[in-house]
Amino acid sequence: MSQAAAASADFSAHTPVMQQYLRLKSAHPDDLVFFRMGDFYEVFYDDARKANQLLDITLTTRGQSGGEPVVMAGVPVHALESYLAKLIKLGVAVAIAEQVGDVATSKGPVERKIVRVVTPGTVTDSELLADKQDSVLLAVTTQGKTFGLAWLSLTQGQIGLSECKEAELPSWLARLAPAEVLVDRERQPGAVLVARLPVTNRPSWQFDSQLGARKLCEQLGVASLAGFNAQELTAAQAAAAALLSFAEHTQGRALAHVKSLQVQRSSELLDLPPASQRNLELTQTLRGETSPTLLSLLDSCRTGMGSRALRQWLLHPKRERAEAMARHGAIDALMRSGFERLRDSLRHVSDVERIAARIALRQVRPRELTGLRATLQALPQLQATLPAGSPLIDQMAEGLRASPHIEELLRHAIAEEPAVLMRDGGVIATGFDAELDELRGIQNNCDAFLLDLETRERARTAIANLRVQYNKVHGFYIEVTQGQVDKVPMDYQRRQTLKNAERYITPELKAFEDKALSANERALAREKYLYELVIDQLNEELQPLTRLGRALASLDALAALAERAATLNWCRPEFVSQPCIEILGGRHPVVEMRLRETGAGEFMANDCRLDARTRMLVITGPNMGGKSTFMRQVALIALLAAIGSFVPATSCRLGPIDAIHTRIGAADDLANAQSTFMMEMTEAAAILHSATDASLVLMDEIGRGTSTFDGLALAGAIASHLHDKCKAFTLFATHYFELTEFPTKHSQASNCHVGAAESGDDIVFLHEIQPGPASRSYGVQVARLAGMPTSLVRQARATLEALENKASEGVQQIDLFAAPPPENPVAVAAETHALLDAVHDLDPDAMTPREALEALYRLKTLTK
Ligand SMILES: Nc1ncnc2c1ncn2[C@@H]1O[C@H](COP(=O)(O)OP(=O)(O)OP(=O)(O)O)[C@@H](O)[C@H]1O
Repeated sequence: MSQAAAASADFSAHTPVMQQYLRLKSAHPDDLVFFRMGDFYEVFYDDARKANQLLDITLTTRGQSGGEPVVMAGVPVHALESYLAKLIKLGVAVAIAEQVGDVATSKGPVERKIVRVVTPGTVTDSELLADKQDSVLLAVTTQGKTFGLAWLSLTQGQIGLSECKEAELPSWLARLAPAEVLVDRERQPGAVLVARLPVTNRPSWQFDSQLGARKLCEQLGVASLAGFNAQELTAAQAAAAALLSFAEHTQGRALAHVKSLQVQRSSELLDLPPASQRNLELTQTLRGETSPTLLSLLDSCRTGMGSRALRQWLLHPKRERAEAMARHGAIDALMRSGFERLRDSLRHVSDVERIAARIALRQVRPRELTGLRATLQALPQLQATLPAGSPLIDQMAEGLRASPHIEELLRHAIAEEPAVLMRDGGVIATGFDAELDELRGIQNNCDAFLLDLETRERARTAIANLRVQYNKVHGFYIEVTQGQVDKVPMDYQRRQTLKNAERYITPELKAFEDKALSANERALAREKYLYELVIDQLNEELQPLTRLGRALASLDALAALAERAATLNWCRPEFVSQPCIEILGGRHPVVEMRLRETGAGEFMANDCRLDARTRMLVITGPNMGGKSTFMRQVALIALLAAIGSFVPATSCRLGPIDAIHTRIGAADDLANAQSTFMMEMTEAAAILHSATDASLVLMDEIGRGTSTFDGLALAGAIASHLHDKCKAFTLFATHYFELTEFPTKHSQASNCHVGAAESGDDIVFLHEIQPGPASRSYGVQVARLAGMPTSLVRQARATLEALENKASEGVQQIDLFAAPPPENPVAVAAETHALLDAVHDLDPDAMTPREALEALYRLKTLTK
């Protein structure tokens, strides 16, 4: 708290200031209210206690209210952004009450108003936003079984609407990755809670379809939503009502820049469930880091706008392939004509998309406008770098033709190097406004006047070292050293005494001071007024500015994809209408890059051929052999093609794909009380319910979360279902050798394995996908590679041999895929049964090496 403000203010609840505070607070009970008092923002009562905990700022008490001291805490105005950043991260909303009245002329407390509410989903300050990621605000509601979604990125200015079934909601949440979700206080969708997203409760009445339809029409300036194909989406309209009210409420104004609407239907998007996004490590690694991921590899964009566009493309791949093909054409054109000049030009481009939004919200800063001006001036040069031959790039070139008025206005109105903040002045250019120039002239003439006065006064007083000067605290003065003070004339009035000098003012100097200081104040007021006028005029040009931002973002993203394709040697994929996934020389882009960076060897390229005749590959081979990598690379290649990128392969033909489903690995979701096995089965069940004959399904070691027999039986049944019922393109990696029999009974399945070679006791991974089943699993060799004690490995090998001999003598072949199974399906010789039971009871993950060794001895005795 500013000590002066605290001392002067009387903080009982009855004082006008506190009444003003309590009135503002009552309108924002859920937000932390930052109440501007001079150079500080103060927080009171419970807000202060909360701020004390969250921000680690000191609590103080002042005055009394109801017999209790008023608890308060404060943050300095200049440090606001850093405190806001912390609070936003913690998901806390902050209402900012500014002094809007004139301090000098106010009777009683200066007028204060909540000028904006900063929440995680509605931040627009460039300092608080991630450069490369949009901050999305999402509203979700239900109507019967339909979920309505409406979302908005305030800094992008486009509303999205969609409706989906409950089962599809998690995919939407993962795809949109909202910074904040608005939900109906009375009906919170479970999926939002499970996704652990920051939730803001809103009253039920705000989720009203009619209100939503009306608000959307008003916002977009249209009479009906028919033109957007959104008139039937009543659940989404209800969500939009809450979304728009909240966004306006936080900004304290209408959202002038939000002028476009996009309806997205689940059926139009390639389905990428949260598990696929996670397993394929698209934007986050399995450990939750942002690199190395597919996005971190792809994103060589030169601007934040480009990075955001690329992320959006990656998470919203479309089934309809026209857009992706247009992007392939654009990348091709860029690669042929050279993209480096374009990328160099993009380096100097400002974040036009966000600047346009901040103009609309009237938050734009002077330096952002000079950034915009420089961008506009660089556009002709940038345009000259665009290649011919791509309709998509031609379309973007259109978008670059922003209105010439904007550049002209900014060139005339804004100074070459304006101050950072408007309040410091020096923002409006000389020559833009005659009145301002005149006021500034008075200030500038100051120096000449002071010199002239100094010369005259020296002559008049005969004090040779007399000086006329100015400082911010004391204003203008004439300084005379102590030895000369007896020569000072009568009209000199003492202003200040220093150790070695006296400072004086004369009537002439005082008159000049009044004129100069008032000119200064008036100039600043005039500048503020002119700045607002400039913003008004820029607001007239929002549409071309927004279009320009989009065009630059897309160009940057395309140029980055072209650069990646050229640098990493990727090929242009071909889309065909018949069902197939035909990849020759495919690579996993991220693993390949890691191998290159760590010098761990060359990546082995592999082919994948799936079509109407072969829809499933049963993949076997040793651990560490490269099964998961192969499966993931097929999915990544399909996805990259769908977003319009080239792909890491030598050639690639793809039929239509409607979804990428993955069941890979098993991470416990303890927070949601799901065991590893339960997760595995839940995810598999979701896939079996939704996969179609145009889906790509990756199943990695399904069934390993339970006992061998259970797991094997389930894996067999799941493979049958995928093959017979879903008919999906399936890559099925397994350690169950029994499943290599699957293709003999299922005509559209075929075996393949990752190659490995034995060299003495060791194993060499070839990472090559070869036809046919693996001959063995090499588990013991892999354990040896992992550094297991030699005696243990020897023991295990002996046990393995014994087990293999016994098994081949005693166990009847089980038909895993026969249906329905007999009542008592497994008839096993008693001795083998005992052995298998003992193996079954082992839990290798929970064993210490010593326990593993003891278990091996026990198993050995069973075979005697
Ligand atoms: N095609 C390849 N070329 C070169 N190295 C590869 C290739 N595929 C995989 N690798 C390397 O082998 C490692 C293990 O691969 P991966 O995890 O795919 O094996 P896996 O067969 O799925 O193993 P597990 O059955 O234990 O899950 C990778 O981290 C990578 O370093």
